[in-house]
Amino acid sequence: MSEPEVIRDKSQMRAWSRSRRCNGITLALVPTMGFLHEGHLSLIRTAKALADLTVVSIYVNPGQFAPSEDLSTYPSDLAGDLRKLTSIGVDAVFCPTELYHSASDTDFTRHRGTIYGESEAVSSLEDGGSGHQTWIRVETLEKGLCGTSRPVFFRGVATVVAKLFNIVEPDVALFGKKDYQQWRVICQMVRDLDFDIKIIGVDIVREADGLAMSSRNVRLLPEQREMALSINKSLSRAKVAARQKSCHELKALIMQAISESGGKIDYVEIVDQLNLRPVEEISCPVVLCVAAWFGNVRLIDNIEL
Ligand SMILES: Nc1ncnc2c1ncn2[C@@H]1O[C@H](COP(=O)(O)OP(=O)(O)OP(=O)(O)O)[C@@H](O)[C@H]1O
Ligand SMILES: CC(C)(CO)[C@@H](O)C(=O)[O-]
Ligand code: BAL
Repeated sequence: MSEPEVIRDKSQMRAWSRSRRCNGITLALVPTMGFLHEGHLSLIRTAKALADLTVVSIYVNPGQFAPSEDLSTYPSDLAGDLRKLTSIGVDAVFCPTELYHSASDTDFTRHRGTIYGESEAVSSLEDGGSGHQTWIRVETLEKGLCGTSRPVFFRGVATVVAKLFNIVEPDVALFGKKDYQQWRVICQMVRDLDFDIKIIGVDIVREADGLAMSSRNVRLLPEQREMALSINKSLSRAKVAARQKSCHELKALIMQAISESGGKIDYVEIVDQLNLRPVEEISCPVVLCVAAWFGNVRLIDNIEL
């Protein structure tokens, strides 16, 4: 396999894409934060079947992490990622060192109290005094589920994905359903802002024992990894029991299993697959969503019904 072109600069990335697209070549984009695993590779395989060329972006976006979150310990291994991307065969890897402008003419810290109020959540990007001011908010879908405990997360994701779309200008972009709410937020943003990009949601890839693959799994101690199996096991049991039990009982079953294993629940919800509103009874396609902590690692998972 030939090595992908490694591009670090925004204007080079845009020029690379435009020179191909003007010849009628179609592009797929797979946005990632690196430390690639089989979940990412599944997105890439799907991408390769949908477009002529595939671009993978690797960028750990400070705009989606609150200062209290794990930006500084997020795992990375660019050399390993490039080896994996070479063997699967992608055409370009966009790995910018920075995607945001710096605070040359805007003193964010000076305005912080007046724009957001001192107590309002800011991201690690703003905490570092960035000059970036423009945020995309998908106002309803960003609330609830992960949005409750990660109040700056979806505005950071929507904004950085919009930046990536403007830089790479893909025809199609792929997102994993492990991050279900993220996928729905991006679909809504693309619709609302008229991006001419097809969004594809790709099924969750799991380890042989059922744990959803995630870059953060590497930070689990062996005993925490064992405990974390309670997430998928209880989701699968709830799926089987869905016809016999109420939503309240299904959620209780999942919460009990995860708590008994030693996990700390962030949320367990049963929501409409499209609008992500919690349901009391299952009368439409729903998704059971979980977020739970094992030590200092927060994992998410879900199962569609
Ligand atoms: N197990 C998986 N199955 C399918 N898609 C996945 C899986 N894990 C990640 N993805 C998708 O890969 C893309 C990039 O995700 P990211 O780089 O944040 O990896 P991650 O494993 O989700 O990391 P994290 O540990 O932060 O959750 C996202 O669209 C995400 O939904
Ligand atoms: C979509 C994304 C690359 C935006 O930073 C990130 O949230 C992720 O990897 O899921
Ligand atoms: N895959 C989600 C990225 C994050 O948790 O920041």
